[in-house]
Amino acid sequence: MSETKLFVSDVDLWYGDFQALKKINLDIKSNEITAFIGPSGCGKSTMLKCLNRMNDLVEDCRIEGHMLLDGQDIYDPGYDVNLLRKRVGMVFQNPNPFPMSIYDNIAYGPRTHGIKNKNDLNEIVERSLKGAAIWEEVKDKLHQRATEVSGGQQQRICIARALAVEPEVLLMDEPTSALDPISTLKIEELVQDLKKDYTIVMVTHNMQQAARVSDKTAFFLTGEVIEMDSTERMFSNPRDKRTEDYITGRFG
Ligand SMILES: Nc1ncnc2c1ncn2[C@@H]1O[C@H](COP(=O)(O)OP(=O)(O)OP(=O)(O)O)[C@@H](O)[C@H]1O
Repeated sequence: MSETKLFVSDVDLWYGDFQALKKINLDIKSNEITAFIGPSGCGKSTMLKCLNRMNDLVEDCRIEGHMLLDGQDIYDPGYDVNLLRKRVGMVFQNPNPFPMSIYDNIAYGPRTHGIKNKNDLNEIVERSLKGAAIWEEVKDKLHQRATEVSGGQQQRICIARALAVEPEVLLMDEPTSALDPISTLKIEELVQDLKKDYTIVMVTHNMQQAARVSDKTAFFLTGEVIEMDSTERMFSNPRDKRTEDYITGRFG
């Protein structure tokens, strides 16, 4: 049995008067890929962003309940949010490299954490790009702008940028929705490879993708988690009629 990495208990979230998450409970295991699926607007991204406190930046957002990382409540007033964001990295839907060189994109995070030595940075850049399975494609153009490579390559550079600060958890919000099928497959293979070193939580609209890559799946509907189970069981024998209707394409 894997250990629990993130534990979410009875989380409610409001944007102003609108309740976007209702009594969410999740047990996210170390070195597994957990997929969040469900129709548009049901709270998947909101839940994902809570896990590294991205919603702190949203005015009028109120959260109740508990979210534990390795048993510690990340919403405790004394919790160091910068450290949290280092431990819990994020990759977004649209590749968003910074408008600077590939090298500087990867070195950015380590530099902000005080690493200045050129050899150390070189080593981090190479290790991170290798970790994101893009080293071979970019090793001869590290000083080219990161925005000038293909979308699929940009997304792997963004994954490398996330890996550069040595996170423990990677949050991925529809990481392939802007990519072509070949780039999508590359990212899926990469994600499966990364789970030996990281805990991965991924929002996806693509049910085949959830079925292909994830170990566990949580099905969200109008702000609730209807069920969370092993992906195999969820797709072969869902417990709830609403899950079955969604995965068989009857709604959503
Ligand atoms: N900053 C915000 N302020 C107010 N309402 C918001 C905000 N962000 C999201 N919402 C609302 O909260 C609900 C959940 O949104 P969320 O983005 O989490 O859904 P989702 O399941 O990720 O959707 P999608 O699959 O379309 O990305 C939606 O009704 C959305 O309109």
